[in-house]
Amino acid sequence: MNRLAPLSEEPTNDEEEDNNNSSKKVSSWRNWLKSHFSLLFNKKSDLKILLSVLGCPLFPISPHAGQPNTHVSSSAEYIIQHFTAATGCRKLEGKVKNVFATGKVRMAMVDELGSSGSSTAVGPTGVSQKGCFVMWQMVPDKWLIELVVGGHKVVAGSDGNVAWRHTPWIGAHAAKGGVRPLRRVLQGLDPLAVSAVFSSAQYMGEKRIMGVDCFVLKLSADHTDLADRSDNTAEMIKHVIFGYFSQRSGLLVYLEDSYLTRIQSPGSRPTYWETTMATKIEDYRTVEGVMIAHGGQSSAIITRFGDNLKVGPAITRMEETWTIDDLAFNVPGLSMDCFIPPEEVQKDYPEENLDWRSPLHRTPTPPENEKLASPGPPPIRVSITEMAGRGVFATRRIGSGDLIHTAKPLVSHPSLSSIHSVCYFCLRKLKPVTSSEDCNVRFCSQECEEQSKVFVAVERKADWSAYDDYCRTRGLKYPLLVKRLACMVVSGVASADCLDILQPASLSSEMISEMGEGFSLLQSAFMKAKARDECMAFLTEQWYINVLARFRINSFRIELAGGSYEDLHSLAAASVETEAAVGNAVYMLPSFYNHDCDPNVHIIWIDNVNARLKALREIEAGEELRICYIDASMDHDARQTILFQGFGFRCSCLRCSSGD
Ligand SMILES: C[S@@+](CC[C@H](N)C(=O)[O-])C[C@H]1O[C@@H](n2cnc3c(N)ncnc32)[C@H](O)[C@@H]1O
Repeated sequence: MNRLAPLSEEPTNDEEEDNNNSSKKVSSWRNWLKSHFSLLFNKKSDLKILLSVLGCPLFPISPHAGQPNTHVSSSAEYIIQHFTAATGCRKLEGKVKNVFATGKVRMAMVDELGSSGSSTAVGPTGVSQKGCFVMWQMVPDKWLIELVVGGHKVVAGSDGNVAWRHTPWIGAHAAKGGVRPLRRVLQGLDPLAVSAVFSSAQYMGEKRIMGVDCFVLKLSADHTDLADRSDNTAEMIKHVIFGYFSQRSGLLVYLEDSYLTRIQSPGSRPTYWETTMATKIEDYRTVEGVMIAHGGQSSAIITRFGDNLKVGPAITRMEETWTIDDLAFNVPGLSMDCFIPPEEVQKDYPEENLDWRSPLHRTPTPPENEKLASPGPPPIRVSITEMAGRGVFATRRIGSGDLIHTAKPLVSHPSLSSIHSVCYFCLRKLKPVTSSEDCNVRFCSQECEEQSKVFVAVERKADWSAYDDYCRTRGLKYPLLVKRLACMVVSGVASADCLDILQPASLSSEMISEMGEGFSLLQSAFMKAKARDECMAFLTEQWYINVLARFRINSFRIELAGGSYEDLHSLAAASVETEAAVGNAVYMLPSFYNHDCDPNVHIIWIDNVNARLKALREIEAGEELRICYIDASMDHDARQTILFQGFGFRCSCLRCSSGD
C-alpha cells in the first residue's frame, strides 16, 4: 500500500515501486533522507515544509477510539467535566451532524540550528506566508480540509476508513495507521472531540503556562497504533499529547504533542526524528451557545539526531498563527461525496475492501429518465476558488438538464406588492381575494401556517406600519428580510448569527449611515411592542448592518416559473398588476455559487420559494458550478457595471474576456 505518513518528516514513498522490494526501499529511503535534508536547508522549499508539517497534521487519538483508560483519575474526570461545562458543548451532543469552518493562517520558518549546534539562521528565515482554509467535518469521522498558502494548495480528508492527503509536489497518499482526526479540530474547535479524547487521559499535575495556571492531562498513542504507523525502516517509538486546561476558566488553552521516529535502513545506524508541536489556543467565542476557540499560534520543532549524522543534530522550527472566520453547525446539503478520497488513494485499498465502499465510490449510472443528478446527496462540494473566494464544485459528472439539488430558504419575504397575493411563508401564488375577504397575510396550506406560527406571532405583536412605509417609499426589499429574520430570532426559530457564514458586501460609510433609519424603526417597533430585553440583546445596529450586508449579495429575487392556480385569467391579471418578483429569499448552499456570464447552472423556482439548481450543460467532475447573478442578455459594459456596483467584483469569465 502506498500510504503517506501524516507529517512531512516521515518518509513518503513517492517513487512508484513495490513496497515489498527491500533494496528498492532502501534506495527510496536514501532518496527520501537526501531530499529532506536538502529541503530543510533550502529556503525555496520552506513553503513545502511549512505546509507539510503545519498544514494538516493528524491527532494521534480518535475521539471514537472507544478504549477507556483504566488509569483515568477522578482529577482527570473533574477537569473534563469542568471543560464541558465551561464550553457548554454538551448541548451539541447528538444534534450536530456536520461542522463547517473557514479561517486564515500565516506561516513562517523561524530558525534552523545546523551542525555543531550553531544557528544557521535565527529569526524568521523566510517571508511569512499567508493563506486560508476551509474545513468540513461530518460526524463521526469524516472530514476534509483545503488549505491554500502562497499559491500552493494542500487537501486532506478522511472518509471514515482512510485519511489521505494531496500535495502538489507528492500527489495523493493515504496516511499510515487508522483514521485519526485533524489536529486543527482538537485546537478548541470541536469541544466535544476534545472532551472525548481527553476523557481517557492521565492527570499529570499542575503547571503555569503563558501566565495561566493549568491542569495538565496526558495521552499516549497505544502500541498497536504506533505499530500500524511504522514499517521496517521507520519505527514510530512514541507519540504523547499534553492538554493544558486553565484552572480558572476550565478551557483548553495549550496543546502539545510530540512524537519520535527511528529511521534505520539495513546495515546502517539509526537516526531519530522528533517532532514537537505546541499550540496556544485563544479567543474563545460562542457559536450557538458553545465556546469555540477562534485563534491561536502553533509552533513545530523538528529535531533529528543520531550517531551517524556527521553534521550533528539539526533543529528546524516553524510557526503558524491561525484564526477562524466562520464556523457553522449543521450546514444543509453537505454531501457524502465531499469525503471521497482521490482515485490514487482508493487504489491503495485491497480489493476485498472495495465492496463496502462501493456505494460511495462507483458513479451510479442513472436510468435514462432519471431527473436528479443522483438519488443521494447532491454531487457538489464547497471549496476555495483561485479568484472568487469560496465556490461550488461538481464531485462527479453531471448531465445536462439534471437537477443538481434543491434548496429551502433560510429567510424569505414576499415583496410588498405581492404580500396579499402569495403565501406569507412559501410565496406560492394564491387565488385573488374577493373584496369581502380579509386582507391580512395568508398562507397556501396549514403546513405553511404551522411553520410560520411562532415568528408570525412575534411579528403580530408589533406595529410595522412605519417600517413597511420606509421600505415601500424607498423601494427597499432587504430590510423586509431583516425584519423577518429578527422575528425568527426573537421567537427562537433562528439564531442571530445564522448568516455569519455568508460573504458580506463591503459597505461604504454612506450606505452604513443610511441604514441607521431602518434600524431605529425596527428597534422602535419591537420596543413599542414591549419585547422582553433578554430576547432583544442581539438587536444592535451592528447586527442590522451585518445582516443587511449579507442580504445584499446573497439574496435571490424570486420569480415563479408557474402558478399554483389554474385560473389563467387571474394569473394574467395578477402579472399585470404586480411586479414579476413575488419576493426575496436567502439560501445557504446557493449562496456559495459564484457568477459567470455564461453559466453552467441555473436556479429556478417553479411554484414556490424552494429553489432548484439545474445543470445547463454537461459538467465534469471537479468543474466549478456557476450561476448568472444578473440578466445575461445585457451587453459587456452593462454587465461589468452592475456586477461591480452590486457585487463588488470585475467579471473575468470567458465570455467577458472575449469582449462579448
Ligand atoms: C454569493 S457570493 C458567492 C460565494 C462567495 N465567493 C463566498 O466565498 O462566499 C458572491 C460574491 O462572490 C464573489 N464572486 C462571485 N462570482 C465571482 C466572479 N466571477 N469573480 C470574482 N468574484 C466573484 C464576489 O465577491 C461576490 O460578491
